[in-house]
Amino acid sequence: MGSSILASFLTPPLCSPRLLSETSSLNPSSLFCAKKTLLSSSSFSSISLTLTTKSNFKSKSSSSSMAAVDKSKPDLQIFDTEEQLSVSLAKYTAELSDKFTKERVAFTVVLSGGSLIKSLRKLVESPYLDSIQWAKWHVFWVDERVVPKDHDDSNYKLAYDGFLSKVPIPPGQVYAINDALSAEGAADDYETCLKQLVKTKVVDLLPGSGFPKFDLMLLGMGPDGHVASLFPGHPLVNENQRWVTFIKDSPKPPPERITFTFPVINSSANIAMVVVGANKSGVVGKALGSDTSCDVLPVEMVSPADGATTWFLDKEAASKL
Ligand SMILES: O=C(O)[C@H](O)[C@@H](O)[C@H](O)[C@H](O)COP(=O)(O)O
Repeated sequence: MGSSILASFLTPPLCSPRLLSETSSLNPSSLFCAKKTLLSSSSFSSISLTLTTKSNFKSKSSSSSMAAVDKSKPDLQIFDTEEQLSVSLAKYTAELSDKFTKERVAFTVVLSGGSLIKSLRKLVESPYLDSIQWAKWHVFWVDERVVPKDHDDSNYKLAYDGFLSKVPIPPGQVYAINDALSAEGAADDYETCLKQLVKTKVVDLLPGSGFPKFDLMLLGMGPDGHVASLFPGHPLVNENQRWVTFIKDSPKPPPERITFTFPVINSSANIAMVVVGANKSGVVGKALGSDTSCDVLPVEMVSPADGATTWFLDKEAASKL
C-alpha cells in the first residue's frame, strides 16, 4: 500500500501560497502570547471527565457533544485509562468521517507518528471497521522522517503496520512521502502533491488564507511540547509561507524530517491533540493551565483559525491541570 507522491504528481506547483491575511507576517509566537492570556481567563468549550478517580483534578463540568462545540475554545476530554481514551478517539473520528463523507467527496485525515497510532486501534474493530466509509478516506502525514518507507523509523510504516493495513482505504489515497528524495526534495514534492489535490478539490482550501484545510488532524505531542516536527526554539515554528518544509537537525531522532507548517496545521477543520503519560503532564499543565508567559511552546501555537480542537488526555497527562 502507499502511493509515491513523485509517481503521481510530476506537475510543478500551480500556485504559490498566499500570506495568511493581515496577521500572517507577525511572529506566531507573539500572536499566541496575547491569545493565551484570553484563554486562561476564559474556559473550555467543554470538559469531559471519564474517570473513576477524580481527586487529581480541579472541578470541571462534564458534557461533551460534537454539535455543541464552541470552535473558538478547546474541548478537553480526560480519561481514566488510555483504553478509554482510545474508545472515545475512535468514536470521535468515526463521527467526523460520517459528517465529512456526507458533505464532501473525500475525508482528509492527517496522521502524526508516535503513540497516536496505537491509540487509533479501536477504529479497526467492530463497529467501525464495517461502518466507516474507508473508500473516501485520504490519508496524509503531518510529519515524516526522511527514511525508506520500510525503515523502523518511518511514520508511514508505523501507521501501515498498526492501522492502514487493517482498513480498506484505496492505496492511491495514502500519501506517503517520496523516500527516494532528499529532505528538501521530499518537502517540495509533498507540497506539490497537496496543491494538486487542492486543485482537484480532494483537499479543501481555507477561504481567504491560501492554505489547505484538512478535515481532521490527529496530532501527538512530545514531552518537550513539540508537535509535528516543529520543535521548541527552532525557527521552523515561525514559517508562514510554505505548506510543507524540512528539518535536518531535529532534536528528536532521526534528524531529517519533513513537516507541515503552522499555517497548515491551523487551517484544519478539526484537530485532535492526543496526549498520554505522566512525562507530558508539565507541558499539558503549561499549555492548558493558567500560565500566561510568552515562552510559548509549539503545542501552544496549535490554534485553528476556523476549526475545533479536542484534547484527548489520560489522567496522568492531565495530572497537573
Ligand atoms: O514523527 C514524529 O516524531 C511525530 O510525528 C511526533 O511529532 C510525535 O507525534 C510526538 O513526538 C509524540 O510522540 P509520542 O506520542 O510517541 O510521544
